[in-house]
Amino acid sequence: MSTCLVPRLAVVGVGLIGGSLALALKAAGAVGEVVGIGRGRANLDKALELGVIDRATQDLAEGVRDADLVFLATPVLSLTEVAATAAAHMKLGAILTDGGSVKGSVAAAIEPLLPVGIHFVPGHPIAGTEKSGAEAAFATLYHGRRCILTPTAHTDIGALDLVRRVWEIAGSSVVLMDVEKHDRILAAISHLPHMVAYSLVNAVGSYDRYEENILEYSAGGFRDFTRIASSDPTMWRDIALTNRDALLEMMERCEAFFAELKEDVRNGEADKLYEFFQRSKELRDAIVK
Ligand SMILES: NC(=O)c1ccc[n+]([C@@H]2O[C@H](COP(=O)([O-])OP(=O)(O)OC[C@H]3O[C@@H](n4cnc5c(N)ncnc54)[C@H](O)[C@@H]3O)[C@@H](O)[C@H]2O)c1
Ligand SMILES: O=C(O)C(=O)CC1(C(=O)O)C=CC(O)C=C1
Repeated sequence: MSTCLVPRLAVVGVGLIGGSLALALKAAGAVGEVVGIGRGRANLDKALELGVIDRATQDLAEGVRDADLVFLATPVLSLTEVAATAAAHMKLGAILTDGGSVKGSVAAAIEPLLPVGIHFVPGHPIAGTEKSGAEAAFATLYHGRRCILTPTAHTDIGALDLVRRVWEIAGSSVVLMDVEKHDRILAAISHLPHMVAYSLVNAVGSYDRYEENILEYSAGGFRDFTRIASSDPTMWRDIALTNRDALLEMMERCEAFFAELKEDVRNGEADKLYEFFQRSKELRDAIVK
């Protein structure tokens, strides 16, 4: 009999997030077998070849049947349907968790669908890159990062404890938070920056005064700032649709600051511009040392 924390892990969506958790748990010896479940055969074959998973199937029901822990790592809008099918075929006492970037809509939709005896722990690792698919996964993605778990009044304490230990073994520090706070904070520190980066690339990339592509001239400033605009469009479409209110609030806040900046540029307000840039530098320097 296996003594590892998770004898059988099923990962639904073997991409950056699901694949990296599998690799982290394998590296720590915390998992027995990892079953990868996905829609595309090519990505599953790549995951097998890279040792991210031990077994692959495109049949969700079959893949989750014997799992002790099922980790859902598909785009946010697919999570409810995937959770409903998975939960209907999981064994009694098994734990379902997810890594979706928006929590309010997910937890509210999934909890009522769960059969008795299946425990759900909503989660979100605050770590990632702009890359997707099994090839993008790596074992140290979660090292030194936070993972937010958003238990509800119905969350089983034992299941919460196991999912907490899973993320700690993967290298993260776990923070518990209510879903509303989670979605507002993420709208500010993650979803807004992606919207700004996507807008910036579109604004500059569609500038056609010259016949050549001016993006080719871009150096560190543009490229560092817009790395995240290379992220997966499906993932970000789903986030924008499911965290709409919190995201709109932050987009309006950003517009107000941009409007102030525009006025100060227009009016040649040297002192105000200096203060604006200085305040921003101090705020950022305090988190990135
Ligand atoms: N990328 C990040 O930086 C990041 C960080 C934290 C959380 N997340 C969240 O994690 C989840 C996965 O993101 P990712 O970056 O790993 O994406 P990814 O594209 O690398 O992997 C997702 C995988 O799920 C598969 N898939 C999509 N729909 C499916 C379905 N219905 N059934 C089975 N498989 C399906 C895709 O084919 C893909 O292989 C998303 O909910 C995302 O919001 C992403
Ligand atoms: O580093 C990146 O590329 C990311 O976009 C990761 C990032 C973010 O920091 O905004 C993106 C989405 C998440 O749900 C969590 C983390």
